[in-house]
Amino acid sequence: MNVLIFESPEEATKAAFDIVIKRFEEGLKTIGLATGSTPLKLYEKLRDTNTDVSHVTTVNLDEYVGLEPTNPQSYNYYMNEELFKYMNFATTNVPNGVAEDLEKECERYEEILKNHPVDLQILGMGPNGHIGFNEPGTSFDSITHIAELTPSTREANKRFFDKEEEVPTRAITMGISSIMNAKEIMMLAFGEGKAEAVRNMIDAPVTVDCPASVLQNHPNATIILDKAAASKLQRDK
Ligand SMILES: O=P(O)(O)OC[C@H]1O[C@](O)(CO)[C@@H](O)[C@@H]1O
Repeated sequence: MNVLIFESPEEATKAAFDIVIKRFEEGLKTIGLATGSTPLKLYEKLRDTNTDVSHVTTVNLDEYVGLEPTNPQSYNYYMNEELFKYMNFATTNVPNGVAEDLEKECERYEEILKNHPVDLQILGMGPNGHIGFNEPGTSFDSITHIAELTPSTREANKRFFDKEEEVPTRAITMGISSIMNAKEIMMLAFGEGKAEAVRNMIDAPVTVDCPASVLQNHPNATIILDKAAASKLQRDK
């Protein structure tokens, strides 16, 4: 694991941006994308570049079950508004959370991943160490599946909804094994609220209790942190 620590989320985002642009220039074919608040500034910088990505396919990590792509809280909507409508990607893929047959949708998505191996996967993490919507306890062998969201994740994500009851209870998510198939992984975590999970990801044994700790087993993972997220790491003391 390559751990990079920056003074601020802005500096950390700049470092992440530089890596993504470099990979685009090197001819990356497929990029894995995350949602949530963490990569927002990265997407803002990317969409301002006019970079030609007509050779690039995107695959997103996850989508809430039950939210139409037109629902502003859906990750389909988020991706369209934050990135896709500004950039000329060849193809964009986000799971369909309103598919009639959700199991078939998971199989369809896993097939897309098979046909488009991810060159660079951007990841964020939940305060409980989840990646995608793979909550603590999820098998490291998991592929795309329907995940039940934990009360703590629904609590953490309720800030995006009007009422807590509106936060979906399930999501379609790439599994941990699907995520680990990426040739390169870039994890971003900012703020004190992530510090505990960051410590468990980097300085503790690999365990399903902290899904992000699996990144210790990845041959090419870079963790990009601001000082606050890194504040509980051994090396920072
Ligand atoms: O960046 P945030 O808003 O803290 O979200 C954390 C993570 O949780 C998720 O929303 C769940 O998939 C991820 O997409 C995201 O990386």
